[in-house]
Amino acid sequence: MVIINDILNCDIDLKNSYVAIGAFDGIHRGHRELIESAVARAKANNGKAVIFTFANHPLETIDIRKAPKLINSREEKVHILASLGVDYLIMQPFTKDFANMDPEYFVGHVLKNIMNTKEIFIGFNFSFGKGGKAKTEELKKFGEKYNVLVNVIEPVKINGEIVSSTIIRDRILKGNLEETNLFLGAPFLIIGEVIHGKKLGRVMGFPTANLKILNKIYPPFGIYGGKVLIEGEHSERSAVINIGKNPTLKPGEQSIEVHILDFNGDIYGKKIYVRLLKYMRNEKKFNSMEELKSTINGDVKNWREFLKEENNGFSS
Ligand SMILES: Cc1cc2nc3c(=O)[nH]c(=O)nc-3n(C[C@H](O)[C@H](O)[C@H](O)COP(=O)(O)O)c2cc1C
Ligand SMILES: Nc1ncnc2c1ncn2[C@@H]1O[C@H](COP(=O)(O)OP(=O)(O)O)[C@@H](O)[C@H]1O
Repeated sequence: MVIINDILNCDIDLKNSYVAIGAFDGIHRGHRELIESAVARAKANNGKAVIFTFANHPLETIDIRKAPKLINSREEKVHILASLGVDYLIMQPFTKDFANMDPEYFVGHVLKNIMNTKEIFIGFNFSFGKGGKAKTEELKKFGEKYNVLVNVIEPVKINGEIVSSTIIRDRILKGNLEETNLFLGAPFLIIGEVIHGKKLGRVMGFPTANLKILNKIYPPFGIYGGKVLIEGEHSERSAVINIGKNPTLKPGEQSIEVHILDFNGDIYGKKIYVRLLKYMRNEKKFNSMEELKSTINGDVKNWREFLKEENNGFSS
């Protein structure tokens, strides 16, 4: 997948493009359907599957007070999109100029002239151009004029609710990891570089790869069961993860701590890709390192047990 950082200043010659357009924060089930449609049509027509998304959330430019904390960092977004079979990823900076672009210019110049777009794929509630006033109907009108087929993807519903980045943010903050992952269509992902901590984990017998907490949405503090891929490896390992304040050994410091099961190695500076699969318990303050140690031991046992049962088909 080739990343294009500004389509208005780019010398890559896009031909025969099938373009999925959206902010795509979280890359949920609705986004996936839209992107899969673009990828399938590109394949069927020997074209290129292109994603047109933004380097920053549009609301950061339009109305900063309404800008949400994001579900994905830029790196996470790129990583997920790369797994969906896309040829080109446009990460357009959503500037004031871009926000004020005339809708007809967007279709006629950006999509048609620059990108050679054959078809676009947008969500049912898509709006674009100056003031976000142009909706799907207007886009279709310009599409006809410039010979760009506009495919509007119907809302994806789960349990009667329309899947959206907004309801997923709500579920994440409420600590409902099950619905978060269901709506995302994939487990909640955290990518980060392993940094140095207080070196107490190894003393306790549970070394933890530490990640920085970034300015984005995380599930509430607590202990989670998950899987982790270490940069350079080809398969995931099981892991127990603490997102929190580490009140027992390092009060006041917030971090994500990943203890990788059946692993021993130096991975400082490496990237790890953590997928949260199950919420296990609250983070607690213990009276001693011994108490903390035996509780973590129990977490590891519980997580192994859960994965074993899942493999045997006893649990979904
Ligand atoms: C699965 C797991 C659960 C943990 N639970 C807690 C907890 O409930 N309370 C707490 O204070 N520390 C907890 N910790 C410990 C801290 O997250 C951290 O690992 C420890 O302070 C060592 O930090 P270091 O990596 O900087 O050496 C847990 C760690 C793991 C791996
Ligand atoms: N099973 C493991 N899980 C996580 N990290 C491990 C493991 N085994 C070895 N390590 C290494 O040890 C480091 C964590 O040890 P720890 O004593 O907790 O140090 P720190 O406080 O710097 O995180 C990790 O960053 C990694 O390089």
